Amino acid sequence: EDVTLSVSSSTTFGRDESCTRESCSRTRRYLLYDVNPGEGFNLRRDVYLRAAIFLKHLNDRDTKNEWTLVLPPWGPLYHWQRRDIPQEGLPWSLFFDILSLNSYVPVMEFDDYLAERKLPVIEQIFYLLSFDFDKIDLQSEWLLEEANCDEIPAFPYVTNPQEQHVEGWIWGYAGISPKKIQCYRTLGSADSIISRLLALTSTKDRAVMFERFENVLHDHFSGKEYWAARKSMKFAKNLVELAENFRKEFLSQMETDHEVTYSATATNESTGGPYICAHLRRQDYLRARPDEVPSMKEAALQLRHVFRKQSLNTVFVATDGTDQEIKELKGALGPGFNVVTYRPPENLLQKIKEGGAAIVEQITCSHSKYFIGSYESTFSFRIQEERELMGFSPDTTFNRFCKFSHAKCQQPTQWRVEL
Ligand SMILES: C[C@@H]1O[C@H](OP(=O)(O)OP(=O)(O)OC[C@H]2O[C@@H](n3cnc4c(=O)[nH]c(N)nc43)[C@H](O)[C@@H]2O)[C@@H](O)[C@H](O)[C@@H]1O
Repeated sequence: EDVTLSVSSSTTFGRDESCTRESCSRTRRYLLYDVNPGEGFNLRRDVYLRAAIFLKHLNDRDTKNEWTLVLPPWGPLYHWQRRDIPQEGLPWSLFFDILSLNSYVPVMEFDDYLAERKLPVIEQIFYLLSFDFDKIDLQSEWLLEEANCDEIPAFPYVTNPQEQHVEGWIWGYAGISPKKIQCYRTLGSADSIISRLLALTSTKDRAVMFERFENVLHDHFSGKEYWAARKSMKFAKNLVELAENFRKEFLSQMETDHEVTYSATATNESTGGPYICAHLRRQDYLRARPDEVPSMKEAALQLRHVFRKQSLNTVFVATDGTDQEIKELKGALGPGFNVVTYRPPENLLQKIKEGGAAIVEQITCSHSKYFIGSYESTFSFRIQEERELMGFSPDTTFNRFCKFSHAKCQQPTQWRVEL
């Protein structure tokens, strides 16, 4: 196996074929990560940004190594409930524009990583845990403490002492044997925690994986760096096209909607298509946020108010709710209002998967004249970010549904774009 970066890989984008004198002498290393299995797609997108921003700065200052971020295959995810659609070990290219991700930081798919390494190997895994907040000084900027993996309830890895490797689920791939695993309790940003753990490795540990990366915080949340990384997280072109055709066919775009471009600066001038988008998060949210999720009747009342204010009568509903819930919403809104949902034909759904269909809904919401989302849902947050990047006025973006029985109903924080 080549230890130095003498030949650049054909599977990694954004890298010159001939390396510079400096990068030739740097060891090619790989940073892998994963997230708590129960977490949803849009929370995972946020964790990606934490890893990408960290890795970019790591490459800027690490003179010995050149790091590539290996993208964790998607699925199975708790929220993708169609068992008849293969939704395990999916590549990022199904959902995102890989070239665009690579314009910010070097990334590669896990399959490409395996092809490049030739051996199915990960030299070191760090399993990250949070601290028990009652037992620590929360004023500390960062905290790191080694933990005994054997004492972690339901720990998903087993070390096989004879074979000297670790056994566990690696995105459903067979035959991958990590060599070593260590557990750490952490509190702090990616830079303060991951840099310190990487310092414990040697350049022979070419691939270092961080399990439960959601336990480290952002180095730069909502600053210039955050938005630069966020901007590179473009959706796959075919999904953008599907959403465009859907809007043309069912939501009659206005002329001004064509001005909406992803690269626009924050001008507050985008107007969007002539419809409201409502993100109504249901299912596990009804249990997880019982004081914040409105009934369909309550949602309808709030929508009627928005219709009046915006002089509109069409709502696109993005939801993980049931057909029965949509029916209830329509009934509660009464005649005179159009309720549009995105339900792709079966053969298309098999191709783009539930994740792709949800993205088409998100894109449709980012192009609406007015958006109203669900309390603290990362699905809604990602739409709000997209609208910020597209230059919508914040009043049309940072809105949420309320539950009337709950007295306190604060509107979302306005995380404004900084470019
Ligand atoms: C209760 C918590 O909620 C957190 O979810 P939250 O931030 O809303 O958002 P996500 O992390 O994206 O997870 C919710 C998932 O539910 C589906 N989903 C939600 N809303 C819609 C929608 O409008 N249309 C479609 N097609 N699908 C939707 C979709 O698979 C999405 O990724 C989770 O990350 C946590 O794991 C936990 O479940």
